[in-house]
Amino acid sequence: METQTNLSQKISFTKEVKNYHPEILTDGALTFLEALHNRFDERRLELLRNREQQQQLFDLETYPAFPENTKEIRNSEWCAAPIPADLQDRRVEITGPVDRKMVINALNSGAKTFMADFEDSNAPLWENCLQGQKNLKDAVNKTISFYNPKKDKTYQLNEEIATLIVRPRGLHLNEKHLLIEGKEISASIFDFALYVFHNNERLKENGTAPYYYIPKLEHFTEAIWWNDVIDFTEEYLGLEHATIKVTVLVETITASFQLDEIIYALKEHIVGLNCGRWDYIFSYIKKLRNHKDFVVPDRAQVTMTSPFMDAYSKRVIQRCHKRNILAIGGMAAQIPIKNDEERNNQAFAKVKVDKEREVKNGHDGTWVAHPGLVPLAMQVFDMHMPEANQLDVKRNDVIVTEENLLEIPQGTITERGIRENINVGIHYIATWLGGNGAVALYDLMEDAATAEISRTQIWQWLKNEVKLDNGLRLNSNMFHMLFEDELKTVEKQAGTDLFNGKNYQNAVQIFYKLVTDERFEEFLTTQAYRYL
Ligand SMILES: CC(=O)SCCNC(=O)CCNC(=O)[C@H](O)C(C)(C)COP(=O)(O)OP(=O)(O)OC[C@H]1O[C@@H](n2cnc3c(N)ncnc32)[C@H](O)[C@@H]1OP(=O)(O)O
Ligand SMILES: O=CC(=O)O
Ligand SMILES: [Mg+2]
Repeated sequence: METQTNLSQKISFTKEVKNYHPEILTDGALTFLEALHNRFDERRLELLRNREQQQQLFDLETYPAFPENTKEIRNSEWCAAPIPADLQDRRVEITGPVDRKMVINALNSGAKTFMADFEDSNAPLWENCLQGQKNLKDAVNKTISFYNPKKDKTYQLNEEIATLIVRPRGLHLNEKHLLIEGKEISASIFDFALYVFHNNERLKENGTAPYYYIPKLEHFTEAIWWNDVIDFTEEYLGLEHATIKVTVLVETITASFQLDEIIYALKEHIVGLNCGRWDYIFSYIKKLRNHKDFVVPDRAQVTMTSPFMDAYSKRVIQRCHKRNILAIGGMAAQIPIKNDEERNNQAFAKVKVDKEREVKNGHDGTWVAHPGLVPLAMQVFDMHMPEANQLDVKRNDVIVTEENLLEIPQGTITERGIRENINVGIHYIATWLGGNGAVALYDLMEDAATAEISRTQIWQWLKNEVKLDNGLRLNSNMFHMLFEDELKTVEKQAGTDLFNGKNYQNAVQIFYKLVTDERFEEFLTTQAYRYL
C-alpha cells in the first residue's frame, strides 16, 4: 500500500499517488502536517464519535435544543474581535472549485470575495486537491495564468481581484492518499495547512491574510477544535495572534442551536457566519430521519421562505450582528441559461428575489455560483445596502424558538420529485466520480450538498412508505419500477457509451445502495470516495 516514506519515516503515500507535487509537499509542509495530525487528529475522531452519540439521542426522538449549560454565553454581552478592512464589505461572494481557469475567472469576476472550494464543489481527487493548492499559491503570488487552446484564449489576473477565502474539506473526510504512521490524515487539516503554510507570507505582503470558510460544523466543541488548530498554526508559523480569520457555515440543524457558542469559541478569529442552505436542508432531514411522522416534501418545495429556513436565516443575522460579525447569505441554485432569453430572464428574476429577501432581512452579503450573476447580486445589494455592511441592523425584533427552527415544511411528495431525485443524484455522482464536483443540471447548480438532499429524501420516503400526491404509497416495488424507468432517461441523456462506462455504472450502484440500505450512510462523499 505505502510506497514512499519521507524524512520523518512516519509519512507515506498510497500506491495510487503518482505525482508527489514536491513544490507543495515540501519537507517543511509535511512536517507541519505531521505536527497538526499528531496534535489534533485524536480529538477530531472523538468529535466524530460524539456526532454518532448525538444521533443516537435524536433516534430516541429527542430534538436539537439550545444547550442548557451554555446559557451564560448566549445571554451575556460580548463581541468578536474586529473584522479586517478587506473583509468588511462582502456584498457579493463568488464560489467555485479550485480548478485553474475557474480560479482566475472567479478572482476577476467583480465579486468582492472568492471562496475557493475544496469541499461541496470539488471532487477530491489527489490531483484536484494538489493542483488546487498550486493554483491558489500561483493566484496569491499573482503569477497564475491558463491557456485554452480550443478557444486560443489566455487567462490572467486583472489589476483588481476578489479577496481570497479558502474552504477546506469537512471534519468527516480523510485525505486517504497521505498516511501518518499508517493513518489517513484529516482532509480538513490537509487543505487548511497547505494553504496557510505556502501563502501566509505573500498574503501579508499583499496586505491581506489567510482567510477560511469552515464547513459543516455540527457542534460548538468542533469550533473549539478549529480554534485550537488555528492558534497552534499561528504559533508554529510565527504569525501574529488572530491573523487567521474564518467564516463559519451554519449548515447543520444542530449548529443552528449553538450560534453564540460557535462565535464565542472562535471569537478572536471569526468574522462571520454564512447560511449554507443546501447542506442545512440535508442535515435537517438527516438528523431527524428516524422520527415518527417526520417527512419533508419534494426538494423543489423546500425554499428559503419555508418557515424553518426563514427562522434559521433570521436568527443567523440577529446573532451575528449582536456579536459584531457579518451574516452572509447563501446560494440560489439558478445559473445563466444560454440560448434561451426568456428562461434566462426567469432564472435571473428568481435570483433577484432571493437576493432582495436576503439584503432586506439584514444579510451583509450573498453567494453566487457563476460570474454571470455577480452584477445582478451586486446591484441588489448596492441598492439596499449603501454602507459596506449592515452590522448596525440588530434585528432585535426577531424571536426564534426551538419549535420555529424545527417546524416541518408543508407540501407534497410527487412522482416527479422522486424521479428528479434519482436522475439528479445519479448524474451528479457520475460527474463527481469523473473528477468534477459541480455541474449544471436542468439549469441549476448541483454540488455535493444538493445531491445529498436528493438521496436522503429518497431514503426517508422509502423508509416511511410515504403517501404521494396521487394517493399511492411509495413502497419498494414502486421505487424499483421508477428507478429502472428513470435509468432509461439517464442513459438517454448521458448517451449509451458513457452510461455503460465505469463512472455511471458505479454511480448507479452507489446511489441505489445509499437510498435502499437499512443503515443510513452519513455522507455520500465518504461512500463515493472509495471509488475515486
Ligand atoms: C451548496 C454549495 O456549497 S454552493 C458552493 C459550491 N458550489 C459552487 O461553487 C458551484 C460553482 N459553480 C460552478 O461550478 C459552475 O458555475 C457550474 C458547474 C454550475 C456551471 O459551469 P459551466 O457549465 O462551465 O457554466 P458556463 O458554461 O455558463 O460558464 C461560463 C464561463 O464561466 C465560468 N464559470 C462558471 N462558474 C464559475 C465559477 N463559479 N467561478 C469561476 N468561473 C466560473 C466557466 O468556467 C466559463 O468560463 P470560460 O467562458 O472562460 O470558459
Ligand atoms: O455550502 C453551502 C451549502 O449551501 O451547503
Ligand atoms: Mg455546504
